[in-house]
Amino acid sequence: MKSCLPLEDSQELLLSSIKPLLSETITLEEAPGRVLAADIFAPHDLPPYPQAALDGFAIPREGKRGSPLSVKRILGAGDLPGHPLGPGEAAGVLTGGHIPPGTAAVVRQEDAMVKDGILTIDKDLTVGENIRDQGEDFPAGAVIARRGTRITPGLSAVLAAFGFQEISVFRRPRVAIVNLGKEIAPHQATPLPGQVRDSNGPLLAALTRRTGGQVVAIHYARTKTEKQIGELLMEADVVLTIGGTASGNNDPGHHFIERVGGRPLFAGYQVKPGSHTSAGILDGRIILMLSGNPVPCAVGYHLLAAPVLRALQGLNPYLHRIPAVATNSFPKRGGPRRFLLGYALGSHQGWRVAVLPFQKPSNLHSLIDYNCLIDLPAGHPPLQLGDEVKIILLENA
Ligand SMILES: Nc1nc2c(c(=O)[nH]1)N[C@H]1C(S)=C(S)[C@@H](COP(=O)(O)OP(=O)(O)OC[C@H]3O[C@@H](n4cnc5c(N)ncnc54)[C@H](O)[C@@H]3O)O[C@H]1N2
Ligand code: MOO
Repeated sequence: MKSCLPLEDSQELLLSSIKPLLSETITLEEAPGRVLAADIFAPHDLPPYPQAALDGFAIPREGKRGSPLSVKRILGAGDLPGHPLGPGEAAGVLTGGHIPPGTAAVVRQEDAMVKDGILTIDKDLTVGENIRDQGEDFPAGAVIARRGTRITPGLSAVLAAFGFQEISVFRRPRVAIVNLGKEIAPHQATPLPGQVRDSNGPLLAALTRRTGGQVVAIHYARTKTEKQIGELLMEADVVLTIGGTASGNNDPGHHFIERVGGRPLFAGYQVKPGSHTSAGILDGRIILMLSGNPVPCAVGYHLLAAPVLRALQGLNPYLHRIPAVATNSFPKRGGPRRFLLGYALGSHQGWRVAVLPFQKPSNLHSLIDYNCLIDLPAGHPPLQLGDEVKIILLENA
């Protein structure tokens, strides 16, 4: 087993142990947030026929400024055009509606005058003006989206426009959360003396769902034996344990991976907070042992668990790491690579980031607003207002 790896090495070790989950078929309503398991191509042209881009009149090639045309029909919403435009004929058309065959352009109603069924145009038009071409949005056969694309609300609108009813997506990773601390009680319970309400369980559950995973259980070592927990883990693709990471042999978490029949992958990584975080594998399931303190628990989730959950869904495991200017300071210096919880805001001057106040591994406070991790290199000096730092923007933040 490897000990105290650099962050990237621990991430690569985890990712080298997994491949995307199998696919399943879901309805369009269930699709946003899921990840395509196959490329999707346009089954036909969109628009499927030439359309008017404006409310106005379809005019033939000979229609010119000042020359009168006879308006023989007005097409309403959903009306089919039927026969082509005859010589000297114009037809009333609506935005997005059919235009009759033989239409050279559409004149908008503000540029036209109709009196006693005779249209006079107030403007010169070029051929094709104000006509949406058939297939201009998507020609038949064009790529709509590739395998491994997260389905956005916008993509689901495109899929709806083509009438896709069933969509092949990667299965959502099933995540089990296991509290190893004997003092930890479910948050719904009134804690007895000595007990602590579980806040990391709900934190990890919410983060898991935001990354696209599903939470199959939150277990408590207080009420279950390791053997029972080991059996329950079989229903999960990923297991996140909480607590018992810090003091080696003395901690309940130290031998957890072996005791449930798993193989350790690494013990500790070169990241603060949460340098005691470790990982193992059990029949292809990743087990991540996160810190009991809330801030390193969250940081460990974003740096290790989220890339695993994204890779299991066929997504790029990593998020954008971008420069930002610090809007406040942080006094600590030195030590291993450090991640701080930050609040980042894009502005016309680029990204700016604030270190969230009350930031200490055991404090919950900075969890409220964070939307990024501030990545300070090993041995960094104290952070000063105006310093440029690298930040990792978190999903949907
Ligand atoms: N002798 C040493 N002690 C500690 C060290 C060390 O190196 N040597 N490291 C400290 C650092 S740094 C951290 S971070 C913590 C890591 O703690 P553990 O991961 O071992 O977690 P626990 O000791 O089980 O719990 C820590 C703290 O968090 C509370 N906790 C645990 N689970 C939950 C939960 N689900 N919801 C809310 N709070 C939870 C627990 O009650 C403790 O207060 O270790 C330091 N100690
Ligand atoms: O892991 Mo502890 O600070 O490193 O919170």
